[in-house]
This record gives sequence, structure tokens and C-alpha cells, in this order.
Amino acid sequence: MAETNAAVNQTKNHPYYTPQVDSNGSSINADGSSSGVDDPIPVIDYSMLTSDDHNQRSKTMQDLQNACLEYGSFMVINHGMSDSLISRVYEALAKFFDLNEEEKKEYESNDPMDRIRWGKRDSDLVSSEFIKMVVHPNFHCPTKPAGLTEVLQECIKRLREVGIQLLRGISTTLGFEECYIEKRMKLESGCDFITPNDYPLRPYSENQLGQAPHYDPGLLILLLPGLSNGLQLEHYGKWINANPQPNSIVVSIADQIEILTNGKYKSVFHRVVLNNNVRRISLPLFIGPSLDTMVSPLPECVDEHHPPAYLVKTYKELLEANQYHEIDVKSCLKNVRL
Ligand SMILES: O=C(O)CCC(=O)C(=O)O
Ligand SMILES: [Fe+2]
Repeated sequence: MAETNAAVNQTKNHPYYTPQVDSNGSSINADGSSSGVDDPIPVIDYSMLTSDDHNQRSKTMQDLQNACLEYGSFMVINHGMSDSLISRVYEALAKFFDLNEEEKKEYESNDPMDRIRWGKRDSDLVSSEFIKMVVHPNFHCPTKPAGLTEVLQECIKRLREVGIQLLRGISTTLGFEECYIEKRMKLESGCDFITPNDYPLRPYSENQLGQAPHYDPGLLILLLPGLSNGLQLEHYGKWINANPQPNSIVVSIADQIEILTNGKYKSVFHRVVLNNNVRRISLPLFIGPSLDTMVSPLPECVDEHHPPAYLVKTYKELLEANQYHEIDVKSCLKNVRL
């Protein structure tokens, strides 16, 4: 990709690489539009990660490493979740978002003890609706519509298995034993959220977004991206359209992997654009450490040329930074970068 700005000519794993796009919710494009570049994100064939064929497996590990270094995001195919399960998930979530507002408001409260929270992102710049739920170690879900709990439980069980296998792959690409990250982050009691999103059909203005540019907290985000496009990722100073294949899972590196790797694998800066013609429902799963886990650069990722670049904090402290509560699921990367 031809770049005009010398500052973006660095590779993504450069310690001083920072997104070269604005963070105020608008656009980087000279014409002020929110269009992105079609530069397909890498594809990882999940079935090859655990293949008995050594050559296939090591090629897939190499692809995974390149994807983590260069994009921080990739689409996973052959992940073992059936098309029919994915369709049932979208249908059940649509029924939830179609409930009347009074029923959804039951989950609107700001009580820090809540494990489910519904809300709207509603301004001239952004428009969407979400329902956040803590799903691990304990599963929380609205009681309506009937069947939502069962279908989400089935889907999240598989998404989590895929996520943990990918974290093993990532651990291997870093030269560690495959369960190293999983054990260190105490994933058995890890704190996972889902935040299904409903993006409206008709934007208020052409450039209204579904979600403003942001980083995600957690180790990995596994996204069921819905039936139309909308996710954009920052890549060397441009917004690129993720354009995932139908029923693939879009996986992105999130804040805690950036911290653990001391900045080698960067958390992905991303946003959501609205589609004029099609309603879009997406389902991200945030796989995170247990709340009491200290998150800091791994000793193996620190040396005299790579001094620690992040503060040491528990995952709970990180989630609660900026006066947010952990259920708010917000990044605080900028507060811990040294
Ligand atoms: O809906 C999407 O494509 C992305 C969602 C997202 O980034 C989020 O909920 O944090
Ligand atoms: Fe996100």
C-alpha cells in the first residue's frame, strides 16, 4: 500500500507505532466521508491450527503471527460453529432488540452490581443499541425473548473454545508453551462479556457512525459480524473494511495482549460505520483474564532494548479506570502506556 506520510511507514510492531487516524468519532478521509479501503484482513483456517500435518500447522502458525503483527485482526473460517446456530443467534438477538423500550429499560440501571446492561449510543455522531452481559465465569442473560439464553449459551461455549485455542496459537507464535497465556491470565475464572449491537438502518447523516473509533479491553475479541459489513480497522493510517466472509468469525487483538506482549501485538483501533440499507446485528465476545489477575508485560517480552512500556494493574483496575465500572467494558490503554 503506498503511503504518503513518513510517520506511517513504520511497521505495526514498532514500539512507537500509534494509529494515524483521528479518535474523535469522525473520519480520516479528506472528503469527510466514512468510507474505508477494501484491503482484506488475513484469513486463518481454524481446522489447520490443530492439524496433524506438521507443515500445515506451522504454516498456519506463521499466518497467525503475521496477522497479529500486521493487522491485529483476522477472519477465522472452519471454526466448527454451524451456519444454523449463527442464524439462530441473530434471530434471537433481533427479537431482544425488537422488545418494546419499557422491557429493555429494565436493564438500563447504572448499579455497579449489574451483570446485564442495556443502552443506546445516541448522538449526531453515533447511533446504535447494545446489551452487555457477563457470560463467564457465570452466565447472565435477559429472560426475554424465550430461547435467547439457550442459543447464546450454545454459541458462546463454542466461541470461547475457539478463542482459547487461538490464544494457545498466539502463545506458540510468541515462543511460549501453548497454555502459558491461558494459565497466567487464569482463564478458567476469566471475566468474559458479550455486547451484542443493533445498528440502525438509516443514519441521521451520511457520516454518522455505529460506534466511534475505540480499542477493546480483554485479551481477544471474537466477533460474529452480522449479515452486512460495517466494521472498519485502522491499518497504517487508513480505515480498512473488514468485509468478513459470511459466517466467519472476526478475531481482534485487544488491550491485555498488547500489554502482555509489551506492545509487540497491538490492540486494534476500530470503528463501525452504518449501512443505509440493511439492519446489522453483531455479537462480540470479549475474552479476558480473571478480574484479580495482574496484567503487565511478560518478563520474556522485556529486555534492555524493550523496557516495560505499560503500568502493572489488575484487570479489574484496568476495567474500572476513568470512573467506569467493569460492566462498562471500556479500554483504558492510554492510561497505562508509559
Ligand atoms: O459491531 C462490530 O462490528 C464491532 C463491535 C465493537 O467493536 C464493539 O462492540 O466493541
Ligand atoms: Fe470494539
